Amino acid sequence: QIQSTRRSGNYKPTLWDFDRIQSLTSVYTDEKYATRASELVVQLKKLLCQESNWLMQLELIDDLHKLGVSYHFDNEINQVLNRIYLEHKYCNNEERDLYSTALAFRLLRQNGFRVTQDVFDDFKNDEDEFEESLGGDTEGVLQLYEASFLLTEGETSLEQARLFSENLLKKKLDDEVLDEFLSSLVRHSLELPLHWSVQRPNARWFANAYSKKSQANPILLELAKLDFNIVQATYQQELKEISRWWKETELAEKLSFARDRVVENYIWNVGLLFKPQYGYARIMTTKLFILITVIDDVFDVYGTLEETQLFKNATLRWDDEAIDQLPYYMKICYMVLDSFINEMAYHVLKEKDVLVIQDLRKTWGDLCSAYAKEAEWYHTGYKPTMEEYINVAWISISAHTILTHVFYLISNPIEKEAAESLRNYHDTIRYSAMVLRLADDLGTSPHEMQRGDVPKAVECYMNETGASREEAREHVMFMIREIWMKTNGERFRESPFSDDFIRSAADLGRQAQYMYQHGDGHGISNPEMEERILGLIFQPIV
Ligand SMILES: CC1(C)[C@@H]2CC[C@@]1(C)[C@@H](OP(=O)([O-])OP(=O)([O-])[O-])C2
Ligand SMILES: [Mg+2]
Ligand SMILES: [Mg+2]
Ligand SMILES: [Mg+2]
Ligand SMILES: [Mg+2]
Ligand SMILES: [Mg+2]
Repeated sequence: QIQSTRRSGNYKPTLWDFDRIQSLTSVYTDEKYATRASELVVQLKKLLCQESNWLMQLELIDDLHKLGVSYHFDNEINQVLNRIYLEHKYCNNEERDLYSTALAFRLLRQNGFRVTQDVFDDFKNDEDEFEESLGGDTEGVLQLYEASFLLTEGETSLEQARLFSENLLKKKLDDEVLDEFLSSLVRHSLELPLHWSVQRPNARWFANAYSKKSQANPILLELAKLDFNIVQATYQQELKEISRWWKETELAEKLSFARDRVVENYIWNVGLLFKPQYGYARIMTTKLFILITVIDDVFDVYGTLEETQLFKNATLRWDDEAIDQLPYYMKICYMVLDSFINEMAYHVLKEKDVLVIQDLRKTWGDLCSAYAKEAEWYHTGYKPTMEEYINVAWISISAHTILTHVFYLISNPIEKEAAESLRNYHDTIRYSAMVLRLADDLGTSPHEMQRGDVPKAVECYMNETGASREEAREHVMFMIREIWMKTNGERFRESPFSDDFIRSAADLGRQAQYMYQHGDGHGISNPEMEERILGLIFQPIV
């Protein structure tokens, strides 16, 4: 049936209004802070390279990652890990312990070194099960848990390690009194393991936790706080510019049914493009996220079936005649989108001498075609099978559109082979899209089903198998783990893409798992998300 009355997304107005964003200010733009930070970086580089104890080096590398400052030490970290890998210290020293073995395994694999899961065989009994006696070593079991998320397809020993360590850690939280720092780490990782966590948004949490650690390194703690606050000052300037652009479009007023989520859309890009030097890229990809959010609501909430087909056609043809047929509110969307695409294409042409306008239009045409398919299903009441749904929804989640913009903004030069792989929806894109889609469905589908939307992964699984909602959610989490196994395997295969792009693709999925950890953190604020945003953008670490 064709909807006669218009629906709205019933989304609340933004929590962060224009004036509040424009009033953001920080003392950390002062040069003296950057000077102090670079002094601390020099001191820590010396400490890292001159440390004779390889386990201490690994612990420092892990802390640098957790505190969001490892980007200052990329070369030194690679040198240290390379030496540890070549000298095989982590797997043939007599007093092998689980803690150092698991820590080394994770850090080496994360940096692309092939370490076999067999290093954990020494910790198993004759029945090939992990020794119960390991339960006494909480730190070691926690490291085993973290390491198990690096598994690739077929590595059953690591899957076994995940189950073994997860059960033990949960029991410890219930039965034992752990020291405050350790129990906070255990709780944090049981919610989201390190390998599935975006760096920068989690840095503040780790800085707070780390300050409770006995023998915390004071230089490291000072750098972590200082770097966080300096980068936060940069974020504030970027957000002000985006907020001014959003206000000038007047889309919040003209399309009041849609989500007005400037800050939340920016937070996605803090996770996706966390290096400070990617400022312009963050500004552009946030504008992109804002447009995707609005146009997604046009298709999911407000547009009639007929109108959604018109908008789809306009993004397939990009000619004036197609625009004329659009209703006013869609003309508005189309014109903002068209000028954004031109702004993007002009920047890439100016900076990198490549004309990408066709690529940008194509990915939007693909996205709106997927949107239109879902709208058709919704309006006609068709219930897709899980397979039919996934084939459309891994496109409609907009990962390819997002990563196309990331690619053209951070790649220099733009490699032809990589651009071709991107156009062909390379597996790196598909895996990122699948994690984003499945995490998004877990976080947003309860609200989407209330207002009316196409059945999502959870609902499709329930329709197809008769499973309960809880069983269906479990199955979707299983699907996310499966995708991560494939993503982890990609790390060891030849790739046409740069390390930074591969990382951004994985971080897009990680950011989704972060945004939806406590419900729909994007569309419907929750206390945890609100606190995270205050900590990331509005309040420096003291
Ligand atoms: C950034 C995004 C991932 C993209 C735009 C806002 C999102 C949070 C999501 O919004 P949602 O309505 O949940 O997407 P979908 O479920 O309609 O595909 C789609
Ligand atoms: Mg220790
Ligand atoms: Mg609104
Ligand atoms: Mg939607
Ligand atoms: Mg949608
Ligand atoms: Mg959704």
